[in-house]
Amino acid sequence: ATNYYQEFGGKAGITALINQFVANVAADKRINFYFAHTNIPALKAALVAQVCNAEGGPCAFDMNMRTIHEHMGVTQNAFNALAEDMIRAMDHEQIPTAAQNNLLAKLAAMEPQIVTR
Ligand code: HEM
Repeated sequence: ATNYYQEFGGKAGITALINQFVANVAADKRINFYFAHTNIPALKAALVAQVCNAEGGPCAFDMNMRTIHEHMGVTQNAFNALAEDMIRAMDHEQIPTAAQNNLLAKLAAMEPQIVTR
């Protein structure tokens, strides 16, 4: 199977991607209010582990997306905005298209656990 973990640049590449992604979200007035009280270093560490795990890297990840997000009132529009911010981050980091599509499909599959209204 294609090793998308390597196409993301391994742990260092995923860390750079998540830094760019969180910067995009922080600058995105459509959704940044959701993160006003969030511990950003903890969020980044969790997202690096999640993407590393999802793309076949040597990282443990077992957080429950429904439990984490169920009280946030995340809308479909907010979910779509966040996905756009990830696409922009992947373009910025020049992640190959097939690898981008693989991660986007995995994020899209989580939508029913995250969008609650
Ligand atoms: C597939 C898409 C998403 C994934 C993979 C994801 C992943 C995560 C993860 C792993 C955490 C835990 C971070 C931690 O424990 O520190 C988290 C927390 C959080 N997520 Fe998401 N998330 C997604 C979509 C969204 C959306 C669309 C929003 C709102 C626009 C959102 C808002 C938040 C907030 C505010 C927190 C922080 C909770 C806190 O401060 O305790 N997430 N997310």
